[in-house]
Amino acid sequence: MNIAVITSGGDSSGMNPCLAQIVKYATHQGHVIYGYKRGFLGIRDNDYTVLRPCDVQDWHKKGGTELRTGRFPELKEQENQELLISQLTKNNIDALIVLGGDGSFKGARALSSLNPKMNIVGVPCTIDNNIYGSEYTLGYDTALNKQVDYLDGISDTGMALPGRVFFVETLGAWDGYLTHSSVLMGMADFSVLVEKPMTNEEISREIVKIRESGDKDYVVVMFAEGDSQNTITRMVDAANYVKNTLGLNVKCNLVGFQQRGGVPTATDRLRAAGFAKYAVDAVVKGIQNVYVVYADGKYQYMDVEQAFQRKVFDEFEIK
Ligand SMILES: Nc1ncnc2c1ncn2[C@@H]1O[C@H](COP(=O)(O)OP(=O)(O)O)[C@@H](O)[C@H]1O
Ligand SMILES: O=P(O)(O)OC[C@H]1O[C@](O)(COP(=O)(O)O)[C@@H](O)[C@@H]1O
Repeated sequence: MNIAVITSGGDSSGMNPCLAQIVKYATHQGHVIYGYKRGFLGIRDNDYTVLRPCDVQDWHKKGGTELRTGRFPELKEQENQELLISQLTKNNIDALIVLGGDGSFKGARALSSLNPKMNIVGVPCTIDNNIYGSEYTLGYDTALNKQVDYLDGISDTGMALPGRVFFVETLGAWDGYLTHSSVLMGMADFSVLVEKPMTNEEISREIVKIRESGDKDYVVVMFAEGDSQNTITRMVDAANYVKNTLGLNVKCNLVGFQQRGGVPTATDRLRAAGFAKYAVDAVVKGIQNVYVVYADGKYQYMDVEQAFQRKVFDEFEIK
């Protein structure tokens, strides 16, 4: 089989290890992997390279994506979908594996509904861990570990010079998985989430309660990014309120975009291998219109239509 692969939408650590495993696993079965660059844009421009195991031999330890990613909003138009199908057909591509988030899966669904013979399979890749039906998305653990390092540093200075309040905003868009994990792990006191908003007054009251409990010499409050166009402002607004009303020393911190890259952790590499195997197996066996999920300790297939539901957030048990 000729199998195309793309990385699309937001990049995440874990994409490269997954690409490497797809190439190795499929090539050893006699298939050929076409790596298209910059997501769907590379298919439009017929910009690809045939990937052999020797080309990907050190990709397991690389963040970002060697294929680059891309956004092509015009793929919503049928004319562009037809163009992509014709580009793939010209190269005798039998199947396409899409590494990305739910947006990329919408693109995959659009292409496979135009050409049902082209088997298209999704692999959930996003640091936000917010793909419906999957307890894990590639990149989440690497991003989480960056957050752990970041908060451990804050804890050191918090202990050394008591009395301060630290506000920390993470990536994660509208979903609280990254942000709230720090509370579950005991590294932060509470979080302000899109799923669980708090007024500035409520935030102040909570801080007073923690300080009066005597349990902590410093307070850490996590902020979910929310709408990435208006990031930071929510946290700074709350910080100004707390400073003005309580007279406390509040320090604002942004984990920022370094959280999205970096060397993939062991967990991301391990899951990448599982997702890769199941994605290749699906296209080889002709299992249509699915994405691979990790749930209840095993890899499974879900109908791609399911992917567009919102994953339910449970503040006590993140998975
Ligand atoms: N409704 C849609 N129809 C067709 N293609 C889509 C659709 N939504 C998203 N895409 C394609 O998927 C790409 C990536 O989507 P995006 O939401 O940016 O990232 P992610 O896959 O990380 O969620 C878009 O740039 C576009 O090419
Ligand atoms: O780089 P962009 O396009 O501004 O995207 C920012 C968003 O990407 C993410 O890092 C991951 O988003 P996706 O993987 O779902 O695309 C979010 O945490 C963040 O809000």
